[in-house]
Amino acid sequence: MAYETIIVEIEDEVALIRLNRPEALNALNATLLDELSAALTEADRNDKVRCIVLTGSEKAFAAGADIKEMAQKSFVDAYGGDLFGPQIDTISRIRKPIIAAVSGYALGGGCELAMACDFIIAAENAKFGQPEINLGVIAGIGGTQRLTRFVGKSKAMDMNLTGRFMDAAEAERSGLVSRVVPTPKLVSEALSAARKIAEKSQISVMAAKESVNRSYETTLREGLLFERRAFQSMFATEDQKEGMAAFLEKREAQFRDR
Ligand SMILES: CC(C)=CC(=O)SCCNC(=O)CCNC(=O)[C@H](O)C(C)(C)COP(=O)(O)OP(=O)(O)OC[C@H]1O[C@@H](n2cnc3c(N)ncnc32)[C@H](O)[C@@H]1OP(=O)(O)O
Repeated sequence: MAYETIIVEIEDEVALIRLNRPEALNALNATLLDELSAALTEADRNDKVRCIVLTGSEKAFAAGADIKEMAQKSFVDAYGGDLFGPQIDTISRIRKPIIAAVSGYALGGGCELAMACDFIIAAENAKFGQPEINLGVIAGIGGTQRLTRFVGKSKAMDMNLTGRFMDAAEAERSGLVSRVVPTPKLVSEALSAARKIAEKSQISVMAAKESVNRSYETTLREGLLFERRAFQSMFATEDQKEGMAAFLEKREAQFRDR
């Protein structure tokens, strides 16, 4: 499918989705968000895709929601039209793993989009921020909720109230990103992580993703029970037999997602 604001390439069972509005630092307008939701949904359904990498340009992962498009919206437009709601909900329902590969600015909706992915690999030049306060609004798609869970109340308050940016080193120290890599190697490192995930049993990958995500939604007791039941259910799969047999026979496992 041809898109106007994103580029999708599929290779070695990994879908690489690039945000592509360089003239606006990948600001998230309605077209881009609709196209991104459609591309992610398509990748989720495509049997040839086992992991997804979402990236931007070297200068910007995404500089936030498109301010030009938002500036004249009324309360009725925003609330009545559930501004950004359907697209961000679609992204958070994708079952295959999504790695955000962030270079340059990830601000406002850009930071929130990265946090809606499963984990973030950052380039050394990455800058994260929730500067919506400077525009007379607040974060609207995760900047007060997901960010607080990632970095804690103090830093989340600091970023949301002052609008200051966090560099890659601070983001790694704070638990916002899983690792920092040299800027020119960002996409190759993210693709290599994605290929590693693509080699695993897709059933256990999905169960692990669902189980980690459950930890954000429930109590520890309920989360531990969910994890234990999911773990126990893996014993109904051929991949569990194969994985454990391969270890004992000192060979590579050949998973068949069954
Ligand atoms: C999702 C929700 C709920 C809210 C939001 O996300 S609100 C948006 C939050 N983001 C921001 O406030 C960041 C806005 N951008 C900047 O502060 C700066 O552009 C920068 C610090 C990221 C980069 O500054 P730099 O001087 O290097 O580049 P610019 O000349 O400012 O930008 C180049 C080009 O891109 C346009 N641009 C940048 N960000 C946005 C945006 N969020 N929406 C629309 N357009 C954006 C910028 O206007 C300029 O275009 P022109 O050359 O046509 O002026």
